[in-house]
Amino acid sequence: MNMQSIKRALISVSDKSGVADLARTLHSHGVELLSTGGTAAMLREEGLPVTDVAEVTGFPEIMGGRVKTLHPKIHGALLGRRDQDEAVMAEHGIEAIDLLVVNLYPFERTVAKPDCSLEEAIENIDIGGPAMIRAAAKNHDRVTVVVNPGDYDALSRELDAQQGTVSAETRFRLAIQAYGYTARYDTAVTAALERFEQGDRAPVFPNQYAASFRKRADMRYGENPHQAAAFYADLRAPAGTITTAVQHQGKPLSYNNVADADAALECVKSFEQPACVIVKHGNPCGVAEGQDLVAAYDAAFATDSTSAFGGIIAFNREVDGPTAQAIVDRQFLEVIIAPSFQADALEALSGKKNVRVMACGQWPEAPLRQHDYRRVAGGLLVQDRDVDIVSPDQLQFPTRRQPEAAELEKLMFAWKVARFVKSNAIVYAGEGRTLGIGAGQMSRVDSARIAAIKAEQAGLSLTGAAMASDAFFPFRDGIDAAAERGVKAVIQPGGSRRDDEVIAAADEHGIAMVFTGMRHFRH
Ligand SMILES: NC(=O)c1ncn([C@@H]2O[C@H](COP(=O)(O)O)[C@@H](O)[C@H]2O)c1NC=O
Repeated sequence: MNMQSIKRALISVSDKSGVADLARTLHSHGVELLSTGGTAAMLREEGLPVTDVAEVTGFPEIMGGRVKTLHPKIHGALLGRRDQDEAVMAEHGIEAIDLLVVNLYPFERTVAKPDCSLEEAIENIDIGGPAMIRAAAKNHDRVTVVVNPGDYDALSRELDAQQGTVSAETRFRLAIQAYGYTARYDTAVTAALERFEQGDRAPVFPNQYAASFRKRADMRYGENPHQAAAFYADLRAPAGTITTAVQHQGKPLSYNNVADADAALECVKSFEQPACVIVKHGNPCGVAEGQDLVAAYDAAFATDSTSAFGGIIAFNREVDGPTAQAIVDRQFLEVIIAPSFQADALEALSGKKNVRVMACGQWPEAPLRQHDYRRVAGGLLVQDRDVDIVSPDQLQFPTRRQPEAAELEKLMFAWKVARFVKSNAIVYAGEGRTLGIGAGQMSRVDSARIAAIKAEQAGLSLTGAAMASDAFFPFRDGIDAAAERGVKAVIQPGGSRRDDEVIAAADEHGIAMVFTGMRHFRH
């Protein structure tokens, strides 16, 4: 194994956390420490002996830090091949640097400030840091490069265990990480500068789309066993998501578990009262609000108890013991996800040791505005997430009969659920609960028919129910069929060429119809 002894290290970091401990380890192995202005001052305060880079280069830091390390005495020291460049290094008084510890100006944090000017953004583009990182990573056969404070401990342990040397494997792994780091940095710079160029228009779709995600886990397989898969996290994944959720127990999450738990959790966030969403194959099969979570779960389960088998269950409140017990007593489930779990809930669930119990923490009130991606052969579709939901004052009431207050509540409930049902989506709802859900059919009438069959199978009456449709009714037949089933109120986007015909049908049946002006296709 090609071990590299560390004799001289250059440390230049903006995020100074943990670096003093690493420097102490290096010092204990007799490593000479070189450093730039602020980092050197901090290390001296920690009582460590440091040589200023300016002393090595014979050149002061100038232009307010724009030029500090950009010098052949530094870059030659990082790039020099010990076995073939020794003569030229000696000729120019270049002494090799074996370890580079750098992290860059906090560009992303700077541009995230709402009042950040272009000038401020530009001053925060690190030039010397990336140049050194790339040089050291290129020469990883001789040089170790560390860009992530999370790697300091492991490096210290390796130095301690191997008498101040670093293995070829570690150097190669760190070099790969280093190139990823500078690539992400430049991606962030590109995106921010494009934003300045385009003004405040959102969303921003850069000319070159280079997203960065960090691997959370390799998975046993993907959607099917013959597909390999891994789960990646946004670099700044927020709390209250499947990505940042902590697993209390159970088997590792599968690819389909993650997708379904995400659908269930994002749906349950739509509700203010205690609520439960049960998802199967990406679609809610039962959704309900209740006085408490047990009541919500009971009603959600009762919508379609057959489909709930092996389902993914999400709650919008801390899960208590009685709720967990009710689930355990009644059904087989794959995943349960909620902001948190009381101790007796965890106790109740521990009897089903394969069930994945995911605590996601509390989510922020504001919806998560991100890009959604979908691969197509040879390309990528990018769009805003569908997070907007119509507010009651944006509704239009085109029919003679207006919905009563209780009907309007049922309509809004059904509408919130329809946003998470694959198109064509039809949702029948009663008071704070689904009665039947029809998902993913190629024709809207078929979705309505399936939703009605589901309600019938569950013994739930549609008399007086509300119906939501994720997109407009192109013909009156959907309304006629709904009336036959006893539906009294309908919510849909409106906007069909035949809206007049559809409104006339609703009027004939005494149905109160509401237009949202907003569609929620989900494919
Ligand atoms: N200009 C240079 O030659 C240069 N060399 C290193 N830096 C950066 O300066 C920062 C550390 O500065 P200080 O040690 O003064 O706090 C690091 O983030 C490092 O990436 C530089 N700054 C920006 O380009």
